[in-house]
Amino acid sequence: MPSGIRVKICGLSTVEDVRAVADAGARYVGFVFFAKSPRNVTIEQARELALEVPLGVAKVALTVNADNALLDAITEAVPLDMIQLHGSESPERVAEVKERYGLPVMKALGVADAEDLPKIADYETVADQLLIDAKPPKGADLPGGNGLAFDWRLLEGREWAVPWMLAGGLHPENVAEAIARTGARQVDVSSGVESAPGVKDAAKITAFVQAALA
Ligand SMILES: O=C(O)c1ccccc1N[C@@H]1O[C@H](COP(=O)(O)O)[C@@H](O)[C@H]1O
Repeated sequence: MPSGIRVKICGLSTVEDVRAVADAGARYVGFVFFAKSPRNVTIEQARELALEVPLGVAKVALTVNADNALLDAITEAVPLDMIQLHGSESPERVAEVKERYGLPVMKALGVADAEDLPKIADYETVADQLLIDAKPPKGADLPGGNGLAFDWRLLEGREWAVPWMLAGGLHPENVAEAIARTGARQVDVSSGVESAPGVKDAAKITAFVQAALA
């Protein structure tokens, strides 16, 4: 019986990564456009990778407080299915990006404790999807992709008006528990399926997707 869980693997940088993700049965691939990230790809690299992604797997561009010039360049060159906004973009900026590019937008929001939950509601009416991630530690270079989990009990019994994805510190050994505790129907992972920062591991990708879908 299919579980209905949908998996996103983020931060791909090689054609082998794309094949491993598609073969494993993930439903989304993410390309990171953020210079400080070990997973950063150029627009040309992302275009080449996107052309290798099979039908049925959604291609997501992850950006952090990107301006229109960068988003114009990405969306003109890379065939995409979704834009992930992983910075401090306001609800108004989310609406503007949706309107300007005609693509679904997923807004990432960081959670460390219960005080972080009310602001999620500000995005429910403008974003097509929400990504609930661990809040980065103070002074971190990256707003995500830090391999840190948050207290999943904070999400128990929570519902939002749009589909949402759980992220932050997931890996093959904890993803089943994370799904059970939070009720997430979608999960996203980056560093938990790597052998080194920015280097994806095909065996970990397969193990992650199998554990999520079990
Ligand atoms: O992966 C990155 O390098 C990254 C950079 C900037 C913003 C977000 C990033 N990744 C996203 O962070 C979460 C959690 O990652 P992890 O599994 O804890 O490593 C995930 O949504 C990635 O899409």
